[in-house]
Amino acid sequence: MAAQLLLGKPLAEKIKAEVSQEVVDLKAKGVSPSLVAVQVGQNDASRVYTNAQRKVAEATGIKYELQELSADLTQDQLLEHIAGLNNDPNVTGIILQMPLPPQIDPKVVQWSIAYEKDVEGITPTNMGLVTFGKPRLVPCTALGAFELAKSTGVDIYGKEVVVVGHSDIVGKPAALLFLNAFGTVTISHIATGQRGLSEYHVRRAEILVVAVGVPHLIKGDWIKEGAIVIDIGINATKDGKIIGDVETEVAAEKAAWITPVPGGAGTATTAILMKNTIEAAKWQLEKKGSGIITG
Ligand SMILES: NC(=O)C1=CN([C@@H]2O[C@H](COP(=O)(O)OP(=O)(O)OC[C@H]3O[C@@H](n4cnc5c(N)ncnc54)[C@H](OP(=O)(O)O)[C@@H]3O)[C@@H](O)[C@H]2O)C=CC1
Ligand SMILES: Nc1nc(=O)c2c([nH]1)NC[C@@H]1CN(c3ccc(C(=O)N[C@@H](CCC(=O)O)C(=O)O)cc3)C=[N+]21
Repeated sequence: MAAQLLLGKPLAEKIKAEVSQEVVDLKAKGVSPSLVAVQVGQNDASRVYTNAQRKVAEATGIKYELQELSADLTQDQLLEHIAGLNNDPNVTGIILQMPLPPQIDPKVVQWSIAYEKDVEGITPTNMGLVTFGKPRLVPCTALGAFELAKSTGVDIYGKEVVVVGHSDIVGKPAALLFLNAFGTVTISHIATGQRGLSEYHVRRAEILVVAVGVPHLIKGDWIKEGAIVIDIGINATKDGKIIGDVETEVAAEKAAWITPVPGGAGTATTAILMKNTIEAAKWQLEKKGSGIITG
């Protein structure tokens, strides 16, 4: 295997050490950072994430609560629940776990989260700040992909960056982060795939980020020699393993750097969620003074 493995753990450990110190500093100012995860119904991938959240929150000193609500909850009931968390001064961070049951429109509820408690950066205010290059609370997985790429030491300026997948939570914000760093960004998505053009774009990528959720969608021999490959996909196989969206073993023969699944992007995501929980608590502290959005 020619590629070096781009592991999530070193980045996660560095972030966790910083977060632990920030928790101590905030507590000295009378602020106790706390994260509430809201889970509506059950979901396996979400459980993997909430288990990881509890572990990392406890390790860094952040207060953590998982609130499990019934799958037959109405949208109005969920909105009321979120409003209660928005108004609770003891809650400094809110994450609404996905997916939601079909009777609930995710955007309506996500956008009802107070932007200064929006630790996933999915409200229009926080996504707007990312768009305008003044990020404050940034979608965790997208930021993880960006930080992992940066951690290789490769300069993003002018590089051909291809993002496969355009979801609001991963693909779109990842593309914006690389654009803000002056990457030449192409976003490839379902329509690109339907025209059979995914391979064409992937072959040009010096930095490739894939967030689709289709096991081994990206063939190993499409990878450009020396590329950085960041595989976000989490796909469960029949025999209970987790695999990514990229044919990792074949891709590793050409890439310079490649994230493993598991052990890559997912590990970074949870640490960044805690970093955002600290950032949110700080923002609330600042807002007490001015009420102005500071990017
Ligand atoms: N490691 C981590 O921390 C995280 C991992 N994930 C994983 O990442 C994957 C993607 O998640 P997420 O972005 O939330 O998923 P979504 O399902 O929201 O988005 C997938 C995207 O891929 C696009 N797409 C579908 N098929 C193709 C194709 N053949 N070619 C190109 N694009 C295609 C979709 O387009 P369209 O919608 O228009 O059809 C959509 O934009 C999943 O496996 C998920 O489990 C997610 C979050 C965190
Ligand atoms: N609002 C919302 N935001 C999300 O970001 C979100 C969500 N809902 N629902 C579920 C999916 C899934 N997801 C994962 C995050 C981390 C790991 C993770 O830590 N994975 C480890 C493996 C952990 C293990 O194997 O136990 C790794 O890939 O190395 C996995 C999956 C975030 N998601």
